Amino acid sequence: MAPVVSGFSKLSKDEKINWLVKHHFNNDKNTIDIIKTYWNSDEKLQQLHDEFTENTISNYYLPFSVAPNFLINNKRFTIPMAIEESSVVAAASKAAKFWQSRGGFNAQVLSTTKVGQVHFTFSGDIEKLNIFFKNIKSDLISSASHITKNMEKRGGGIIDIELRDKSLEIENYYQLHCTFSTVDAMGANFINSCLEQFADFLTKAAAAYIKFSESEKTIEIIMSILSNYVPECLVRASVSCAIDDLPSKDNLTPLQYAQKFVRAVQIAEIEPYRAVTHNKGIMNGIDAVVLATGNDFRAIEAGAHAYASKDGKYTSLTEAKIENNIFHFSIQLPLALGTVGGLTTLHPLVKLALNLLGSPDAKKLMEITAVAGLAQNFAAINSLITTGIQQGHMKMHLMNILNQFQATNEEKQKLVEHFKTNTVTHSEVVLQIEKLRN
Ligand SMILES: CC(C)(COP(=O)([O-])OP(=O)([O-])OC[C@H]1O[C@@H](n2cnc3c(N)ncnc32)[C@H](O)[C@@H]1OP(=O)([O-])[O-])[C@@H](O)C(=O)NCCC(=O)NCCSC(=O)C[C@@](C)(O)CC(=O)[O-]
Ligand SMILES: NC(=O)C1=CN([C@@H]2O[C@H](COP(=O)(O)OP(=O)(O)OC[C@H]3O[C@@H](n4cnc5c(N)ncnc54)[C@H](O)[C@@H]3O)[C@@H](O)[C@H]2O)C=CC1
Repeated sequence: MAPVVSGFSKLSKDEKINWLVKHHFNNDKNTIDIIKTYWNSDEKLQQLHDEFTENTISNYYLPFSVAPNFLINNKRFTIPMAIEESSVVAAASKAAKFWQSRGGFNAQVLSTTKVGQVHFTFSGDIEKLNIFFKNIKSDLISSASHITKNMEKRGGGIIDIELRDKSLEIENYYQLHCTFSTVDAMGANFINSCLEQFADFLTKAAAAYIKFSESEKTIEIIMSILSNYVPECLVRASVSCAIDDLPSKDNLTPLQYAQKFVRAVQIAEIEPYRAVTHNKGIMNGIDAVVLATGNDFRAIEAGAHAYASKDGKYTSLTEAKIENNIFHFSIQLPLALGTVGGLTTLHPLVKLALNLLGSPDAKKLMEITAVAGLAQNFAAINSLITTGIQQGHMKMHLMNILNQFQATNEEKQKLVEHFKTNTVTHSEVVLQIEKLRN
């Protein structure tokens, strides 16, 4: 067991690596080589990456891929995707290609409101607290004017602050429920700065409010933090086409295909076990764009899954229906994305990704990202209701299995050729490698 270490954060990068290798890898030189192999030879670039987080010892690569042929609101995009899982990029590309000849994707942002809350306790007369809040509300808002000044010039800022009584759920618990527009920033730091200012103002104003008793004057701030649940920061994307323009595959007529597709989505609507996997497939596309564009995928994941359960039961983020011989497929979800702030202007590949998308504003990025999620879900369901998921997925995963067995280029070539007409399973690939080698 490694010893407790104090002051680890203060060590240099080399000292941290030496500590790690001494206490966890028995001074294995190969471990140091692996860590250093991933360093960038450009020292300035490496330093930039080192400084993104703390205790950085190396870089962790993810493939940076692109999916072409996305027609979104009549404009063509090649979408950057950073993801480790095989077949996701291929699936997105396949769906993009399919829909680009059927009118493409429509997408629109429905709302962009972000939320933050000051959680506090107050013990005393609720009516007095309400009157106090009404009296101080405009000063509370203007107390943050030094923080909001520039955001207001961009068209954003504080939208509103409400006092919410939660004392039936937790004794003496109240909130300042605050809404914001953060324009092209995800806004976490902006919102948190405003909230901490509100908390400070609230405490001081309460202490000075002459109508409060001594105990009422001591409001206790529990915490001030933005919410990643943003059901009013919504985007919708959709596709539609005549039933006859759908594939006729695996003995399915286009109508049967559409009906089976709609049924698959309905199952995800009513069955949480299926809905979670269905939405995981959607997030394959969304997370990949979120990561490539330097956004916070944890925030997006948390918000999307909370939205999927907003009516009390976890359900599908997409909907499918047939109406008047037209097949409709759509997604609606919250996406609090930024095209400024965070890593967006720091990471060279993120900058490249945003340039590739034509330097979108946050709303445009919300539309593109929602489309990637819809495309991904379309491709997955298309496979699930026809060939099954394994055929296409394992075709893409083949290279990973071959690499696990350190296949040479020649072996890879032979086996890729072999599996063009044979089903890929892990055991079958192993068998074929063994056959080649014996
Ligand atoms: C994998 C495919 C696309 C193969 O599909 P296919 O029909 O065998 O592909 P194809 O070789 O006929 O090529 C058609 C197009 O697909 C794309 N494509 C095809 N191959 C590549 C490639 N190597 N690199 C880049 N793009 C590729 C590309 O757009 C290509 O057009 P082209 O470029 O030739 O003009 C298909 O089977 C598919 O869409 N499968 C779904 C895969 C999927 O959803 N993967 C996610 C991982 S599984 C999971 O995590 C979630 C899940 C599935 O459980 C969610 C759920 O349950 O809902
Ligand atoms: N719970 C959460 O999700 C939390 C997330 N974070 C992190 O915060 C970061 C995002 O915070 P941000 O405040 O967005 O980034 P940020 O702190 O880099 O600020 C972005 C700033 O850019 C400026 N700006 C310039 N042009 C703008 C425009 N057109 N529109 C809007 N602002 C513009 C504004 O001053 C804005 O405040 C992410 O890295 C995220 O991971 C931090 C705390 C909590």
